[in-house]
Amino acid sequence: MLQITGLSKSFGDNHAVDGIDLTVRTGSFYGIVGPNGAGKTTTLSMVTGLLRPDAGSVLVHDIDVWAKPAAAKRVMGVLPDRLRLFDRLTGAQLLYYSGVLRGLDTDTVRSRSADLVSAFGLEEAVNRLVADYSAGMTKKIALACAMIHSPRLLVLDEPFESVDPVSAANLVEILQRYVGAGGTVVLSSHGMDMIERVCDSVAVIIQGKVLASGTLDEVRRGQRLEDRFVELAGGRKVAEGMEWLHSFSD
Ligand SMILES: Nc1ncnc2c1ncn2[C@@H]1O[C@H](COP(=O)(O)OP(=O)(O)OP(=O)(O)O)[C@@H](O)[C@H]1O
Repeated sequence: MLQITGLSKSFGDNHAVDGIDLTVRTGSFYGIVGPNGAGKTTTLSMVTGLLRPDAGSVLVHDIDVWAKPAAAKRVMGVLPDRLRLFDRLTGAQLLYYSGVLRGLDTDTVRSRSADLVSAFGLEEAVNRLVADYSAGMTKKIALACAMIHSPRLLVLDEPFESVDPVSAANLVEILQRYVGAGGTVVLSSHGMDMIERVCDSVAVIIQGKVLASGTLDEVRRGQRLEDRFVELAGGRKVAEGMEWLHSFSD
């Protein structure tokens, strides 16, 4: 479903993404993990046609994202990292806009919107302006917008961030049923337990490179994913020298 080859992006001297290769098969629930600044968002932005790569290629369902962006975007539903939504619309209007933009007819948009609003528990919020939503509610309406055109591939950058545990469990269930029906999910997250519970495959990206990828068992090698991640990331930093914080200087 997704084939990333030699993907690279630099910002000045910073090699944010440095020759990444990844293969995500159809029907996979694929997790991308990595420390802050590792290059996850930069990678996913290039995969989804939001950021032009310096080098490399991205094929989504055999369509080259950068040669045929419109065709490739039809196949994908995207939750970007920084949510730039038309937030002077209500949730209902934003869903309507997303559906119609994706070529759905009005009746289909209305019935899918109702399903999504109920699945994400947004009934109380749907007629209010998105600008007034909490962070978690904003994430949920953006997720609903990403799904409305029933794409083959969902690319979700930190979908669980700011989302409460009950809503996160709902989202996991929605995504698991989607994958069960043949959909493919690629998501980034810092929630190792969540990734370990729901993903069948995982890639660990550190300093713009894939240090490990494959099935969950291949990557964690008998350890907890979190321990393997810390090992790959070069261990934890011991917090030294912060004694001033305990001096309560008032
Ligand atoms: N538009 C930009 N201009 C300059 N540098 C950028 C830009 N976008 C990202 N970077 C840099 O690229 C590197 C990778 O950033 P990226 O956002 O991809 O990391 P990330 O793995 O998603 O991190 P996090 O887990 O904190 O979200 C960082 O060093 C970041 O400062």
